[in-house]
Amino acid sequence: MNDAQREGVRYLDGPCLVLAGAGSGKTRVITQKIAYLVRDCGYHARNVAALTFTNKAAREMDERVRKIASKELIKGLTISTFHSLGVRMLREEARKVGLKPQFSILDSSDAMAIVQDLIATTDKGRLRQVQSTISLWKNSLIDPEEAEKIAATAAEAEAARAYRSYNATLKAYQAVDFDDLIRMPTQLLERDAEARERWQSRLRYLLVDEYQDTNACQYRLVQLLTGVRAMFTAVGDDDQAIYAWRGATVENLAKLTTDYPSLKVIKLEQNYRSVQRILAAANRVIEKNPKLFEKKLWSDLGAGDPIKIIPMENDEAEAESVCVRISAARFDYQAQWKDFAILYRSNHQARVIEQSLRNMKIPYLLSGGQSFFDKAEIRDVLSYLRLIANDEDDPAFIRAITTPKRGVGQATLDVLGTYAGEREIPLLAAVFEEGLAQRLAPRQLTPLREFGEFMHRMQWRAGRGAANKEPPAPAEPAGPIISDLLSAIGYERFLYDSGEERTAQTRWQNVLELIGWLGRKAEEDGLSLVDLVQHVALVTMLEKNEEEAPDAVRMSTLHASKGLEYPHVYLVGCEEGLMPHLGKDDEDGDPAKAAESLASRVQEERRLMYVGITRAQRSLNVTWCRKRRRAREDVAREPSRFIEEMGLDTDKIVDTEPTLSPRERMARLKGLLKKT
Ligand SMILES: Nc1ncnc2c1ncn2[C@@H]1O[C@H](COP(=O)(O)OP(=O)(O)OP(=O)(O)O)[C@@H](O)[C@H]1O
Ligand SMILES: [Mg+2]
Repeated sequence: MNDAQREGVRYLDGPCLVLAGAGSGKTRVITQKIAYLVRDCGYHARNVAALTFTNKAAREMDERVRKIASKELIKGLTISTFHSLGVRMLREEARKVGLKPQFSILDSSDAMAIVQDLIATTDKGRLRQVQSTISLWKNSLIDPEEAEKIAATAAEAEAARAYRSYNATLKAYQAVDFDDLIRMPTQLLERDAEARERWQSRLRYLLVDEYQDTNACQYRLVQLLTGVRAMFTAVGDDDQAIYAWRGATVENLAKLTTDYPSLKVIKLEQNYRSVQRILAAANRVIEKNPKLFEKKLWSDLGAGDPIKIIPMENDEAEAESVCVRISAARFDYQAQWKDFAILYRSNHQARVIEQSLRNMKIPYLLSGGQSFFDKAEIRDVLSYLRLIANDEDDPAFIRAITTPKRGVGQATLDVLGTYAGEREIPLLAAVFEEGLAQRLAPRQLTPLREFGEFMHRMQWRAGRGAANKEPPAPAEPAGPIISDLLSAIGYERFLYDSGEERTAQTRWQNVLELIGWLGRKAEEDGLSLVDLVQHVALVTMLEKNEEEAPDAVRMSTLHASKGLEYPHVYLVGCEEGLMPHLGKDDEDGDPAKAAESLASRVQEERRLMYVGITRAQRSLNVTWCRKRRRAREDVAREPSRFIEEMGLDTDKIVDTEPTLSPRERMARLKGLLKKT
């Protein structure tokens, strides 16, 4: 460690902020400081917590700490995301915030389904808008009453009304959404001195990575957790703030200096990650943004290879070219697959690249994208299976009973949710209660009961007995139950009714793939449907954890790559409209406001570009396409303004190599395969 880093690690006289550019060893200060606290300063690991933003970053930090501190020393240490700390706090404090300890957590698509029922529209864009407005309010600790007061436009007024019912609905379902995981503990600590003191004495030292991306709520939570003692270290880089769209605010860095007059600010200037050419390009790009804090960065890792700027004909050529180049570079640099990363702005860019990687049999690992188990159709089908296995899975009940629609409206679900909440029973059980029947009209009750009976029949076939029925017969094999279930609910027809034919086809294929996989699994391992569901939950979890680190090319969105580093980086799709991706202009008509919002969006995209460039250690390749397919048309594209901003006068290599013909490509590939 250099002197500045050491100072950051050793400083314990009060709050400390390490403010420095990419790759300067900020995260390293955190991991070293954890070791220092538990090894040299007598802190109990259970009194120390380090917070980051993604599971991946948390895991990475955990690995780094394990390398420098012994197992016994770090027993009980908390290294987690803000969200998982929130879950832990809520589980322990559930009763104080009016929840059962086994409350469920809705992910954003479950939450979207609720919003959809509250707002009478099929306009997906509008629904997303409402959902994100509610989310921004939650993250700024604005409650529905206040939101109604401050709503300035008709759209915001609509969102504010939806916000109130949305919260009521969640409460009725004994469920929370992602934002609640941080908002509710924060509000609890705010009003409950006993809980506040308990948590403060439990977490005696707090470390926060990527501080520039905290939102108002997270800022407040850290403040409440650390109290007047203010024993914390935050590290961050205002130039890497890329979550403004989710309510994060860089001002939190400046706010720290005013909220804590005794704040110790430490700056780091040496970059240990990237060769000079890469660092210089990154610095030149970020210079174009207004500065919040003065920062310098230098590297003594040598000039390194020239950065390559590679124009391509279209996105397919781009994908192929990147794959061919990676194969060649793997040989040239004597590198492994896992030393390469392909980074892109939007998830939809991944598909073509995945196709090429598969064609060329290059192993790859996709992160930050939508996994198979997150696809809507898979989640639909799994919601039925989850409910077969577990009566109490209320979010699964809600998803299943509303997909496909079977004439159960929001009003009915509200009554059901409230009734089940009062009686403290699961929704599925509530359906059959006389007390519920008295609150509903027969036309509301009938579809509920039909659904309940249908689910009970399925449970019965799966070997589960219902309370009021005879003991279950032996379980039928899972395969036929699932097929019968899908035809009974008309799921294939539902897919074709709700989307265009091609998408429906792909989605139905995905469902068939799932059934096939489940069927094989059931047969091979002799699993019942109930076992299977648990198995799937485990697989889903494992997939989300990506525990193993196989030798494979990394594919990631720029956002998900934050904090990570790779020897060789391919930054693809660097075109105007994609990178920067500027979205639609504001529609409120005020030109001055529109210009201001455009400027701030460009700045946020520039920071994202800076994040992308600074992931690279040894080599950087930037590609853009002259044409890109959108919907069914080829659209002409211009190179990203950021390419010019990188200012690559001397090392600018405009690669003129034409797209290879298939025959040339095969010849070249064969040559490469021979070499490796
Ligand atoms: N003093 C040091 N000596 C040698 N290597 C170092 C030193 N400090 C950090 N490094 C290495 O430099 C790289 C970047 O460090 P780190 O990830 O901590 O930077 P960071 O400031 O957190 O970057 P980012 O802003 O991208 O999150 C890592 O590989 C780390 O191991
Ligand atoms: Mg870091």
